[in-house]
Amino acid sequence: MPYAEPLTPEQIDERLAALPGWAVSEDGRTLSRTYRLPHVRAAIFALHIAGIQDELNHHSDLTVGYDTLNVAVTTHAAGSRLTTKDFDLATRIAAVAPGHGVE
Ligand SMILES: C[C@H](O)[C@H](O)[C@H]1CNC2=NC(N)=NC(=O)C2=N1
Repeated sequence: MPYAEPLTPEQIDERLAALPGWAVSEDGRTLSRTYRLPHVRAAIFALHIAGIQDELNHHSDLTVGYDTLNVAVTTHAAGSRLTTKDFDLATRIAAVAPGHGVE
């Protein structure tokens, strides 16, 4: 069983529709979202996400800005394509975002 199979464009569209605010890059390889929140809250949110990522063993690039947190994820083991693991991680992040005061 491979780590995860790349999703088709139709599958990507279907999963993205369930993730308001998230976007897929032009090349179809990266799923991302930028949250706007005060600096320290952004860093706290990043720490929470890091724990989820270790639990799922699937890791995004987290960028803490002055008043933003950017989450960008792809599945490296699938040739940096999008797989269900990317969308499963985004779904978990979206579920805990309200607790950090962001949608
Ligand atoms: C060995 C370990 O399971 C792999 O390196 C995991 C870790 N986290 C990962 N994260 C992401 N985004 N893609 C991967 O292919 C991946 N692989």
